[in-house]
Amino acid sequence: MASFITPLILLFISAIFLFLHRRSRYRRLRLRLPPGTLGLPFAGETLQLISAYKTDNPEPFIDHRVHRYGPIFTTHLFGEPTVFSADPETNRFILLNEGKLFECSYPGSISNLLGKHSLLLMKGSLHKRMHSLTMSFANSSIIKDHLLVDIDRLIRLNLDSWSDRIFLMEEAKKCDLRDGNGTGVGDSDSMVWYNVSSSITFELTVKQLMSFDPGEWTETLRKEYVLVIEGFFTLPLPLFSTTYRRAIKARTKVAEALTLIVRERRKESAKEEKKNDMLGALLASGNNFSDEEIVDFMLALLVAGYETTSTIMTLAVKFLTETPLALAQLKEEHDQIRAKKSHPEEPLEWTDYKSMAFTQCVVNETLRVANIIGGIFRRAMTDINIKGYTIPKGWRVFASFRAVHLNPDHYKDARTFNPWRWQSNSEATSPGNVYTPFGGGPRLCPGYELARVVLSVFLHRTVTRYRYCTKPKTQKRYPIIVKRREESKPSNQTWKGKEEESEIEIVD
Ligand code: HEM
Repeated sequence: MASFITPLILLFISAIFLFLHRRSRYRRLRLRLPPGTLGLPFAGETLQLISAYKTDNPEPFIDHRVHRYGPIFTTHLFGEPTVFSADPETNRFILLNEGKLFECSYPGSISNLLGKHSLLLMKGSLHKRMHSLTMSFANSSIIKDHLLVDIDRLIRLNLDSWSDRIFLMEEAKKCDLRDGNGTGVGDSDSMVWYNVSSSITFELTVKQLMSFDPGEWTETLRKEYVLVIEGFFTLPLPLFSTTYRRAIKARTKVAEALTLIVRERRKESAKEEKKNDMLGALLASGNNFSDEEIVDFMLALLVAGYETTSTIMTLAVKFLTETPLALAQLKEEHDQIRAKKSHPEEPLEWTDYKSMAFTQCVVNETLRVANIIGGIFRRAMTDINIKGYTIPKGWRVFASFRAVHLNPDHYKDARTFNPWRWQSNSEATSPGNVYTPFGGGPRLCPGYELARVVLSVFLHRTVTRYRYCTKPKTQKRYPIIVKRREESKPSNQTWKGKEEESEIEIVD
């Protein structure tokens, strides 16, 4: 026991020492820090943030401080002093100065689980090259020419398996700032949910990366991924956190599975059997990447596209069910597209996607309100002066997209789901660069177009096949009934009467 406690005491004393040392440095240098408080030594304000994110509405943490200190304030999160920005101009400055004044900096648990060669942690010219390589696999012409067909096919395939009760998680993952306990991605309810929309996004990414069609292998891999992602928002201390330990084990299994694929491919490409996918491009890039580098890169790509897109699909269904007028208008748009087809299963084409004007408003609004990536962490590479304050060299910075997207100064009735605000004649949305669900600058999300297309096709296939209707919300669950629409039944009648009604529940 003593061997356990002594390091803890030492850790605590060093934290206090560090805290006092830092405070005196800022006084000595007379840096004008943004207003705010560093909270308790070591813990800072992390506990307040975590408990705010466990409630229905995490905004009090931000609202309270913005009201008290203004949109740029000092706090102390995850063991480090942090400047928090809820100011769109400052956020843009941070995004655009990536690699010059700021560099990406993720909490330890995330970096360890991603692996040091992942795009999210790469820096400098290698990052630039690999970012544009990733972009080239998910840009609109690739989606138009190849991916749309796969997206549509995989979504139909998955919807065909909707027969059981399905649980969708309420406010699924408020991603960046949550701890590991709040959302329970690994519990049985959410595993059922993951089988629906996650498998769509997962299978799609696996196909793009290494040309594998869905099967037992992808499903086993996906289950390990769920465990890896669970570990992201825990303390990276295997001794204290079972979730983190489990995540590390799962990561090892995923890495082993991917390594086998990479080795197999190396043999094939030596025999001139090249495949036109991301793995093929990595092997042919002339960079002589090691197995470990390729595995880290692919592992992180799957993480980045997986959870984000599936969460947004869930939340779009939730918001639409709560806004019947929007659902009706969306249905009308998609029924018109289907009416031009000779068969309910006829694939969607790029021109169909381009004609989904109201759907794009729904996609924009879902991304604004849901804010899956609440913001991004960076580290100041030098002392930076901005808006009359100094961000000291080495400090963490958090540019909060969520705080901007939900601010009534930028969006009228900012906390209401209103897709019509995105129509060109609307005055409910302020112009300018305040909307950044996919970040910006050199680290702009390479999957932004892909995510939008996946969500649009998912909405198309669900609203033309099913009717969503709500049931009264119980204390824990938020049920949505999905019933197969008569007119959408395929002529060969492959499914049985029992399967015609599915129930989706969103769990608080
Ligand atoms: C609704 C869905 C999505 C949202 C909201 C989203 C959001 C974001 C944001 C905000 C960033 C910037 C992170 C930063 O600046 O540090 C990012 C980066 C990234 N995203 Fe996405 N993303 C989504 C879907 C996808 C998909 C489908 C892919 C797969 C291709 C993907 C791959 C990536 C990668 C690899 C990065 C790292 C880029 C870099 O560091 O250079 N994302 N995403």
